[in-house]
Amino acid sequence: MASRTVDLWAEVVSEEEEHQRSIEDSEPAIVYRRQKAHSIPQKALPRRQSNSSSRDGTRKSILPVKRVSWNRFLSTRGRTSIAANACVDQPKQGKPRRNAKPPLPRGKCIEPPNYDKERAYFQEVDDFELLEESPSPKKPSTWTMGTQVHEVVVPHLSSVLRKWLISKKLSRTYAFPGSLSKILETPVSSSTVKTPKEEYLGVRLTKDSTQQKLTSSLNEKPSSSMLIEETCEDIGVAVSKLSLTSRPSSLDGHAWDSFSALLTACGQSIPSTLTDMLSSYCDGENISKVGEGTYGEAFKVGNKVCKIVPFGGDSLVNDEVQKKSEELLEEVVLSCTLNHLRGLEGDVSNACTSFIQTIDLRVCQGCYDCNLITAWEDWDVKNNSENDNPKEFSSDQCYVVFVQQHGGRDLESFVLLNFDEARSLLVQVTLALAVAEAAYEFEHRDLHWGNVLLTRKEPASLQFTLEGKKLLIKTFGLVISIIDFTLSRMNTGEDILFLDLSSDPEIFEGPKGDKQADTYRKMRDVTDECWEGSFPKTNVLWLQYLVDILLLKKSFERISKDERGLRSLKKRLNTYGSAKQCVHDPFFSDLFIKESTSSS
Ligand SMILES: Nc1ncnc2c1ncn2[C@@H]1O[C@H](COP(=O)(O)OP(=O)(O)OP(=O)(O)O)[C@@H](O)[C@H]1O
Repeated sequence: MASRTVDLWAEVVSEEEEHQRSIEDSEPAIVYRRQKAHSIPQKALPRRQSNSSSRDGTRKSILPVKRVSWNRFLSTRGRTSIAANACVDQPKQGKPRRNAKPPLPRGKCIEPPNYDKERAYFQEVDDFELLEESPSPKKPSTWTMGTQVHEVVVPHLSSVLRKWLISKKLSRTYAFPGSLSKILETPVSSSTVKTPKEEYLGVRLTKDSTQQKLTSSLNEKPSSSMLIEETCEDIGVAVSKLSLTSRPSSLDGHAWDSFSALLTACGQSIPSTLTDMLSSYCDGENISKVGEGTYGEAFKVGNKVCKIVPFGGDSLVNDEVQKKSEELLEEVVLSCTLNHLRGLEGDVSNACTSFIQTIDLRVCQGCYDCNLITAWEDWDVKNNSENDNPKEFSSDQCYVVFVQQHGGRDLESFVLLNFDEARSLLVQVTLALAVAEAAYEFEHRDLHWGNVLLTRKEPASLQFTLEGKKLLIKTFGLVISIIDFTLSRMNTGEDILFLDLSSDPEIFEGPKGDKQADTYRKMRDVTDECWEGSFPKTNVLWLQYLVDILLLKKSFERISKDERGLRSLKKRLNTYGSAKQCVHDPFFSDLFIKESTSSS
């Protein structure tokens, strides 16, 4: 078998040499091509299925190709070595894994092969071809040239922070009530280490607490219109001066920088423990698990939801390579940016409350809190969790905790009562997407039924502001919240945040006929794999998916006329290019209570 491989390889090389000779005889053609991530063909299975290989011990290593946004694509390559360490031999006995979640571009399991020969060959080919190429990359993050192809490119922390600052600066609805540079320049001594209670009080009561600053930026109206004007260089200098007393041993170099920034972004000097964090929101008793995702565990804590995402460690969690701190930093920025749509400043052109509110953010470190473990195990008994029991986390494990508004139950498990509730859901999702499109060219790109939360609430009507126009809709007592912006695309005005799905084709290889898998493929057709581009049609595709889900997967009181209505809506959606256009569809017309021009 091995010698056959060698023979095949020799054939390929000799064919190429022959081809090369024929090229040399003719005029050399200039080749423009988009540089694709090097991917190794793999069986197309949803994440939970594909990972079953690790359960029987066959997994040897993982090449992570997950999450790239403003510079996520570049950072992908930088993670290979970390992941290779992280993923060696993790055989475990586990429960059957669910297939409900999308086959997201997570880590992959492969045998570690020896590609030296191939590498040398392609190096030669690349050297030749790249000499011929003279592309003008539209986005440096998705084009590579020359030797960069083989380089590990790690984004500098300052660029991450700069983007964050820019997004804050440009989004007038947000004013970070202080200077991030100042915060970064503040050296931290051991005397600043607080007890949990002190820290809690500090967060809530101390005027100049950085946590208070962030909390107020997340929660409340900004106190002033202080805009951040530090340059990228300032941030770099500030970060280099940063000294922290606690540093997880598993983090180094670039990861350490991002870790510092993440701490700073969360207004902390050192990580707190999960127990400390919980004490801010309840007495420790009032905790129950409400859901789980590939990365996060979601717990109801008091009247909030804490989504706890482990990061930065070497061990696999739920069969996945842990997220890196820079990824979490980015998620923090995305969540905060969407908070701006809540229109707390009053005079805004685009506003809605349909994106989940992020109330607080915390970096924590240590073993899982015992109340959380109890809640996790209770949920497991009832729901048969597909995740690993968090009691396995070690004492140096880090987490980011997203403290969010409780959005209710996801559409997958929510029982819709009637057609009015179904159309209330559709009009709210449509308007929310339209508002975010107008504000940020936002595309969710992953609006499956686990990412739409529903709750029954009093207000009979809800207001949306779309391009200055106030729109009031009937709720029929149902309120939705959109969560999980991992695949989302957003334009802050200067920066485009996006996930380059081309870096992992697996997401497009789900079963044919599966509405969710089909929607990823349709997105690929619409975007032509230019994921950084603005294609609001992707929002329409997810609206069509939701109509399908309502027709095919949800049962609620309805008559055939209602089903016809949904089917013709789905058909008409084909003709719209954005959620903004969908708003005017006749399906929604009798859901609007009134329309009045606004102050914009
Ligand atoms: N704010 C919230 N309120 C109520 N339930 C929530 C909230 N956030 C998350 N959940 C529950 O937890 C589940 C997982 O959350 P989420 O999708 O954010 O995690 P994730 O790890 O990003 O998931 P994915 O596997 O899609 O990446 C949701 O489907 C929902 O049931």
